[in-house]
Amino acid sequence: MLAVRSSVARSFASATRVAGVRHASTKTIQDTLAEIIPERQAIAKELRSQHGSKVLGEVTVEQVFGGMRGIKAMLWEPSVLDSEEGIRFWGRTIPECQEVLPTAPGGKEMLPEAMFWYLLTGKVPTAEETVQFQNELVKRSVLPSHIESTLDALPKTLHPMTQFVIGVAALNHDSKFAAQYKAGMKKADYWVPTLEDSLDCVAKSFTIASRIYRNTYLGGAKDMPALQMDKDLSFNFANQIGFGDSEGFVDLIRLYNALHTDHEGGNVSAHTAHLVGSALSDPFLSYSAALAGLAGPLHGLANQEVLRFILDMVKEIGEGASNEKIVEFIWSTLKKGQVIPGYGHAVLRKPDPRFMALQQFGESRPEVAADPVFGYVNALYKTAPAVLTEHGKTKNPFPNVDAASGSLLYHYGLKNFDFYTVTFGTSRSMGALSQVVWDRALGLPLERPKSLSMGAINKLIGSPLSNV
Ligand SMILES: CC(=O)SCCNC(=O)CCNC(=O)[C@H](O)C(C)(C)COP(=O)(O)OP(=O)(O)OC[C@H]1O[C@@H](n2cnc3c(N)ncnc32)[C@H](O)[C@@H]1OP(=O)(O)O
Ligand SMILES: O=C([O-])CC(=O)C(=O)O
Repeated sequence: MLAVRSSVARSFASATRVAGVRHASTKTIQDTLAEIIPERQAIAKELRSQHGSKVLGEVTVEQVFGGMRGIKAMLWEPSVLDSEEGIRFWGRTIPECQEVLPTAPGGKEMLPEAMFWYLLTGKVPTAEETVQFQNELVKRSVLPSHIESTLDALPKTLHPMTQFVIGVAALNHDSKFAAQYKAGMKKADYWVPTLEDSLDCVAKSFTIASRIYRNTYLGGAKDMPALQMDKDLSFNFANQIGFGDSEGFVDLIRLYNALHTDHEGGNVSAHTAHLVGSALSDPFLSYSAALAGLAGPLHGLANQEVLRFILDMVKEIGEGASNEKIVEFIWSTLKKGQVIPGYGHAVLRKPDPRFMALQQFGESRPEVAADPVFGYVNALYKTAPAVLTEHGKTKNPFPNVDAASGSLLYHYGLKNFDFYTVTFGTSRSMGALSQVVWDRALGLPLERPKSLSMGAINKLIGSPLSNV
């Protein structure tokens, strides 16, 4: 299989070999993908040529008005979401991933770097591959000075997610994909610099996030600890924002980053990266656009909104209030016409298994389990589904991932909840960009679905309305 690799792939792979720590039995991510891609290209070719005209579903008028829920119209390799069971990454549930993916020395949680390798390849990395990949990513996480000065110049009052969008977009200055496209690269080679840019984008997202935190909340980045090249991305992020001594916080950041990576393709952030990437915008521009979508309160920003909701509840009914008082507070929010953040989902119809994994993390640590804010997360889980069911609007009254994540960050002392979605954003880069690599490897075209005016809909359904 290696024989079919392009010359561009070979040069990136050997550059990594010279620079990286390499053991006899390990493969680089570049070599691993170069082996797998032809196999999956052949599957794609067969599906299209032998089964291209088979029907996957139909589209109703309601779906056109209803945010395209349920329309099966996108290819997404790293994960598939089942409404009852939750997410599976290349066929594995979250507990199954926790079982097989390597952890950091001394850590209990799966490493995001191992999850990233797995999302890219569908193969569980060995411990050696994980260490090598981690070292490569940490090396790539060093920021060019123009990114540092761009971030340092932004007003501290600018929302951290807007700062993140700007920092990631500006990485496009050094895009290998953009440079090689300009130089006339062949379509068969697109995936190679897309992978290089994606690795850079994921790695540098972590250091952009730390710099935004220091600039926004700690008065600037001049005292930021240097990167520790033998440690993982999550440790370095935690250390650079001042939490490196907290074993619980570092392991939480690992779990948080591994869990939020991917949620199939239709969610706003992942879909945006795929859509923008389909115009052959490079991975930095594609992921910057995705972050702008993640910054919406119905999507990633909900995790900051959950904390705001819980703290408002503490202000109004005090700590450790009865379930009756909590139910009253939920009703008063609904009666104001507001949503209960962290509850409901566009696809899921059961409690989100990512919520369950974060709950388990909290429950397994007595100091977290005793925290009143975490206690309110549990109390809401016991009370909100019944209230939302009685309210009768939401199709899913159960918690999503955002219902628990902020309370854990808050427990460990990360109290600036405007920053929470940034930690979501470091994670989502790994899933969204894994698919962008596959988009280029499978030669997927520009995305351009058909839209319809109400007049055009009326015509298609036999013109039942006379006034459109
Ligand atoms: C990582 C993530 O992105 S997970 C999602 C994070 N977002 C949140 O937690 C915000 C709160 N939740 C919501 O707003 C929604 O449940 C969404 C955006 C996640 C899903 O939206 P939809 O697929 O449109 O949900 P659904 O079909 O159940 O909505 C039907 C109605 O129930 C309402 N509803 C849904 N969830 C809630 C909720 N948590 N609280 C109150 N009302 C809700 C909707 O606003 C909608 O009302 P409308 O008919 O007046 O417009
Ligand atoms: O799947 C969705 O629509 C939202 C979500 O939970 C995610 O993106 O993680």
